[in-house]
Formats: sequence, structure tokens, C-alpha cells
Amino acid sequence: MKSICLIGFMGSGKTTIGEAVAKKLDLTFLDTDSEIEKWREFDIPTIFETEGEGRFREYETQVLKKLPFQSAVIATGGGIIEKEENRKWLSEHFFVVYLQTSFDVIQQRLDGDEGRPLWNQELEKKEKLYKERKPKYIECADFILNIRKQSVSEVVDQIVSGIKQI
Ligand SMILES: Nc1ncnc2c1ncn2[C@@H]1O[C@H](COP(=O)(O)OP(=O)(O)OP(=O)(O)O)[C@@H](O)[C@H]1O
Ligand SMILES: O=C(O)C1=C[C@@H](O)[C@@H](O)[C@H](O)C1
Repeated sequence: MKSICLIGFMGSGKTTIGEAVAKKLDLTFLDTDSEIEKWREFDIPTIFETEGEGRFREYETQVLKKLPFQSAVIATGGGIIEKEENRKWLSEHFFVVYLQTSFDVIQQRLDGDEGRPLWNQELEKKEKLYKERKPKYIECADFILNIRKQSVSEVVDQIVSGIKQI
């Protein structure tokens, strides 16, 4: 089967949900952020600080292009949809699931989190980023899951039944 790529804003649950879906379907789990960290041997905040966001985005595209097209569940970085090239690649090669979560829920989840460089900025900038990105996630999604109060296991079940219908 086609690999499943989870897309969505920071904190929408891509890593948490992706690991659980992979376990349930007995597929390999991959995370583009972790792949970049393994390859570059630095964590993401350090890459942003020392090399800048532009270089990070280049690494992200290179990692994206090496992901397996079959039999994996992949959590992507929140900004993977920023480049048109990446959106095209995602829609052409994967079953893309958008975890659509409200800004308020994300704020509650990431309150006090310092591991995400683009979350460590003024509220207005984060809200703007959230609004700007939404149509880009929608553009490349095969399946949109509107997450409100569902638990992790409920979201996992929704994805698994969505996949069985394709
Ligand atoms: N459905 C859910 N209900 C409650 N909490 C959740 C749910 N999904 C994820 N979380 C929690 O939200 C936080 C962020 O989740 P996670 O790190 O998986 O998001 P992410 O989309 O991978 O973020 P990023 O793109 O920034 O790496 C975690 O603390 C996780 O436990
Ligand atoms: O939303 C973003 O642009 C990012 C999200 C994280 O997953 C990381 O990929 C990085 O912190 C950038």
C-alpha cells in the first residue's frame, strides 16, 4: 500500500498519531524532523539558529524525496507544505492525511514548549502562519480529519477506517 503522510500545523499530533497508526497497521514509522536530526547530527532548534530556516527547508525537501512510497507511516514537519515542489511531491506519491486542529487547541498543547523555533514567536505571527498554511495543507490532502476533542486512539481509528475505504 501507498505510504501514509501526515501533515498539519505544529502540535496537531502528527508524531503521536503517526506512531500509533504505524503500530496498529504494522508499518514502518518515519518522522522527517527526526530524519533531518539524524542526518545533520544537530537538533532542529540548533539548525535554525546556526544555519537558518532556508537551509533547514532544503534539508527537509531532500529528506522528503528519499521517503519510501510504500508501506510506511510518515510524520512530516509542520512547514513541509511551504514549498510548492513539496506539495506536488506529497500529492503525487503518498496518501496524504491532514490533521486539521484549531489554533486554540494547538496553543493549549504547545503552551511552554520551547523545542519548536517557529512556535517561539509572538502570538500574532503564529496566528498568521496558521492562517497562511491552512490552504496549503488542504491543497495536497487526500483526507482531511477535523480534530476537536477526539483522543489519540479515536483519531487513529478514523485514519485506519479512512484507509480501508480507498
Ligand atoms: N488527539 C490528541 N488529543 C490530545 N493530545 C494530543 C492529541 N494528539 C497529540 N496530542 C498531544 O499534542 C502534543 C503535540 O503532539 P505531536 O508532537 O505529536 O505533534 P506534531 O504535529 O508532531 O508536532 P510538530 O510538527 O511540531 O513536531 C503532544 O503532547 C501530544 O501528546
Ligand atoms: O512548522 C514548522 O515550520 C516546523 C515544524 C516542526 O515540525 C519542525 O519541522 C520545525 O520546527 C519547523
